[in-house]
Amino acid sequence: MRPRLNPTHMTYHHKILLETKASQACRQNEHKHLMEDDKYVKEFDVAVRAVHMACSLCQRVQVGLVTDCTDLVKSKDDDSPVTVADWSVQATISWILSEFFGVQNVSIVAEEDVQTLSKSESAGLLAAVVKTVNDCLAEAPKFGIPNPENDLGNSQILEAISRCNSKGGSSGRHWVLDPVDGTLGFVRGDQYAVALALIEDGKAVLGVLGCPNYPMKKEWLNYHHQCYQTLSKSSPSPLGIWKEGCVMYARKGSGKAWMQPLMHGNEKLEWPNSAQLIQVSSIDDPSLATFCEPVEKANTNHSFTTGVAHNMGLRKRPLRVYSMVKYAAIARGDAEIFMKFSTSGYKEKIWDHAAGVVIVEEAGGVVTDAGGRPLDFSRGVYLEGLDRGIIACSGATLHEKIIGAVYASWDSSNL
Ligand SMILES: Nc1ncnc2c1ncn2[C@@H]1O[C@H](COP(=O)(O)OS(=O)(=O)O)[C@@H](OP(=O)(O)O)[C@H]1O
Ligand SMILES: [Mg+2]
Ligand SMILES: [Mg+2]
Ligand SMILES: [Mg+2]
Repeated sequence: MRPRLNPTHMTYHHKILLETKASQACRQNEHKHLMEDDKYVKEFDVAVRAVHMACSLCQRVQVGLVTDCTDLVKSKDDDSPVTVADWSVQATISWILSEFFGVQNVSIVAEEDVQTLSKSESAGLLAAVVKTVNDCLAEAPKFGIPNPENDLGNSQILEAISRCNSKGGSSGRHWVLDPVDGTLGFVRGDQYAVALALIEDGKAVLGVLGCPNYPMKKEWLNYHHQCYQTLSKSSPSPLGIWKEGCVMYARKGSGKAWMQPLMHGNEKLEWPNSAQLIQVSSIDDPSLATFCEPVEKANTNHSFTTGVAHNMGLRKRPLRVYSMVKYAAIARGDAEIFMKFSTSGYKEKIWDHAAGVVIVEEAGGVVTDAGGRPLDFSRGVYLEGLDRGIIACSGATLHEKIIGAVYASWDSSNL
């Protein structure tokens, strides 16, 4: 029987659940990281569980998209795609955060809104979102999260999505959510991420990044791509094919970043037991370094970054990867540099960076704008004041060289 969830009972139930998990973690020396400082223990716990759930939701939807159902994808006004998974993850995480912390206490800054979904011609789309969210919540206990007594209805789900309309800012706590980052990669059966961060008084203090198609080990990527090709060419295939993804997370100031595998089949989430520490690469010789960047030329200036790469002595071909998996690659040492220079006029949004920045910095890396200044999460939805572009790097030596190369290349560029 599902646990009953009225507000009072649920808070108590959740508290017990979290405290039990927290005290288990406390007994385990290798996971002292959660208890070194009581701050954010509950937020961390809920955020990691919620992102695991969201990854599982996305995996199911992606298999469906790849094999069929292109009507689950819509185009936004800027021609970028949005899918059933984007809305469903936003609804699910919004619902979980509100249940745990109280609707009144939760401020969420997230990418999606309900405009398209609320139109009468979108009834089929909304029904798909409602089903996806309820299927996901029905599995919540596997992730250590109580599920609702009854399925959520249309209005509850629309309400959960639309409450994520906070503008953030420089005071108080704000969750920052990109339900599916790299939606283009997602619909193409490639890399994407679920990104959840917590901002307190304008600083990003927690980051959780779910990377459902990014295997725990870099070498497994080739295997994954072979599987994907088989999957996309043939008829329905087992969901387990995507099982090798991971979730990364870090708390600001802890000096540690962690990675754990996604769950498979009927496994229960053993968190934080299965986590391992991750660290940035120690390579500081540009000729040995790998740099990654967005896939789409609309999202960054490939010819400018080619010039920067040449100026600073990078020799390897760039690794073009969708989504915040680029931050994940830097954080665990699969690549050394991530550069993104959007066309002028495009303003970077905080949900595209906050979680990745915390994780890269705690794994030992450096993230700044092209002027060498930290990203400013305190000024609302956008990274206001960003100097030209974003540079995430495994260490200070490479970072200094890139900043120098950007200055050298800038005047001759058309940006
Ligand atoms: N014009 C333009 N310039 C720069 N950035 C833009 C632009 N348009 C969109 N976006 C944002 O980029 C996010 C995807 O970034 P990626 O690094 O994954 O790009 S790429 O898909 O690999 O090309 C993407 O995130 P998602 O919408 O969550 O996928 C957008 O927030
Ligand atoms: Mg995004
Ligand atoms: Mg997105
Ligand atoms: Mg988008």
